[in-house]
Amino acid sequence: MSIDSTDFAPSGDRRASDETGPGTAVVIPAAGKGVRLGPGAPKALRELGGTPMLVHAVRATARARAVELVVVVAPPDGAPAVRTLLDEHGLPEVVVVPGGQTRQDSVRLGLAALPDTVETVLVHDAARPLVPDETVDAVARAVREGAPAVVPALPVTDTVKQVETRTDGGPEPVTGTPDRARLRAVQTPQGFARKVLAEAHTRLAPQGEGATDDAGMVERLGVDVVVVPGHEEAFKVTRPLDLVLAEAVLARRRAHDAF
Ligand SMILES: Nc1ccn([C@@H]2O[C@H](COP(=O)(O)OP(=O)(O)OP(=O)(O)O)[C@@H](O)[C@H]2O)c(=O)n1
Ligand SMILES: C[C@](O)(CO)[C@H](O)COP(=O)(O)O
Repeated sequence: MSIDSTDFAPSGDRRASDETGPGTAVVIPAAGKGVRLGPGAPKALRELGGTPMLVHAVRATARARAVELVVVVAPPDGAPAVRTLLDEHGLPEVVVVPGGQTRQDSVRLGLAALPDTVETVLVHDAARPLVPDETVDAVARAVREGAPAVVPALPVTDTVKQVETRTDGGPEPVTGTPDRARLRAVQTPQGFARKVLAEAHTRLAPQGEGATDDAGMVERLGVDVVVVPGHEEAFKVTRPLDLVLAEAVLARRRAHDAF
């Protein structure tokens, strides 16, 4: 299995790799079960427009100009099957490693597979298969321009209430209404200086398990995180209705490309 950076060979004005290896890599955690999507194969392997969601996510990130290497973190017992799947879809250059029981475990295992030359790491959910390459490049650019941690995000459109959670199913008392103008819904890819992300995953491994994103772990180190504009089509496929939306977005793209 090759991880030669020339596998994503420069074309046009795409940034060329230097001779020592890739400088920017994407880690794609794809080891989740997809419980909220309902029974079936692991979420990353479910089809969208006839192609596994993971293949869409790999293509979407590999297409970005900044990206020189893609590492996929497969379900713990599914790495050989994912390797075969990616080969069948013409993606033999992608590195595949087995994942862990939590998203943070999986990201950590993906990071461990990166060559030493990688300085910028993007972490992108396989469950966000339709992210535009402009979003990927904007995140990578912000890291290369000096931000240690960058997240794409969109303004929140609903009013959000803070509540006291209850486990008995009774009505939850509202404890506050945060100022919506200061809230952002966070997406992926999230981009990091590699050292910063690696330190977060090393130092915070036990406590980090509750973190729902990588930037949240980096914040706990006291490192500044900045937001760049996200994209509506970078939404996460989490519940069945998200899959309906994803199919519609993909169909619209394909119809557009046909003209
Ligand atoms: N042990 C895990 C859990 C999640 N992920 C990945 O993290 C991303 C975001 O997670 P989420 O959408 O929450 O996926 P699942 O954990 O699969 O969803 P669910 O909670 O519904 O089971 C997904 O690409 C998922 O494959 C992972 O690599 N390893
Ligand atoms: C990073 C993330 O996409 C933030 O939305 C994350 O994967 C979310 O996972 P969750 O299980 O939906 O909290």
